[in-house]
Amino acid sequence: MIVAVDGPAASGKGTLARRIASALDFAYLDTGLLYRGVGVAVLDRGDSLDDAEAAIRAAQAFDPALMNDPRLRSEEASSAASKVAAIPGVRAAMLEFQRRFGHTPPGGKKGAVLDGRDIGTVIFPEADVKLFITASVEVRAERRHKELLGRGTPSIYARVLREMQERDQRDRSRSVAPMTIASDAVVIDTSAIDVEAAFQKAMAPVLEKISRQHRVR
Ligand SMILES: Nc1ncnc2c1ncn2[C@@H]1O[C@H](COP(=O)(O)OP(=O)(O)O)[C@@H](O)[C@H]1O
Ligand SMILES: Nc1ccn([C@@H]2O[C@H](COP(=O)(O)OP(=O)(O)O)[C@@H](O)[C@H]2O)c(=O)n1
Repeated sequence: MIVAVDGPAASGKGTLARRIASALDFAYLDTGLLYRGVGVAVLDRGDSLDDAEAAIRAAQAFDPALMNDPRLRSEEASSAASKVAAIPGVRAAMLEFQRRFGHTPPGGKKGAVLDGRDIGTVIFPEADVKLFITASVEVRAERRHKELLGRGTPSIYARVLREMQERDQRDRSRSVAPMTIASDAVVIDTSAIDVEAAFQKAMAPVLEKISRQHRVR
């Protein structure tokens, strides 16, 4: 079973995807880390983020061990990720890894939850359940700002808001795999609900799908 969780930055999709995976004992993949990893690798090599060939080379040489690097959580990595993520060759290089993860989840798990921007539209258009998590950009910027301060990283709300608006715009308008809501996705707006309420809303279609699959068998 594959659960696709998409949505913009700081909408809460990672928190929900992790909780759904843990509740069902499924494998979890944060696909943003793939693009963050490529962005950081390009910067580490001293290449320009506008150099498509350099980004594609970094994507083809991608080492999944890099996904544990704490530098991937920086705002510099967020912005670098959304630049390299617009390059078709970078996305093509990441496709197989994600599909393999979903079809044969590590640890022999019976299913996988993946979060990102194009999981329900491009990576797994046939996903069993598709969730699109959203929230107002002001709420999302506030969450990210608090997260940065909580980690001891200096942060200015107005700047986080501006960078998030720029990133949303880039992610929505790119020609390859833009962030869009799949026609069969369940949309959850977390602007005014807490994590627990969002989790209940997210689990409803998942549990319904599981019970329908059991009835068919
Ligand atoms: N429903 C919610 N209400 C309030 N805060 C939330 C909610 N969901 C997530 N958060 C918080 O917002 C921040 C971003 O959440 P995260 O799941 O990392 O978002 P994303 O994966 O979409 O970038 C985290 O600090 C998280 O604890
Ligand atoms: N499936 C995905 C996941 C992330 N991304 C890109 O990677 C960037 C970082 O994604 P992320 O999910 O780690 O970012 P946050 O939502 O956690 O801020 C996004 O802004 C997208 O440009 C993507 O294009 N496709």
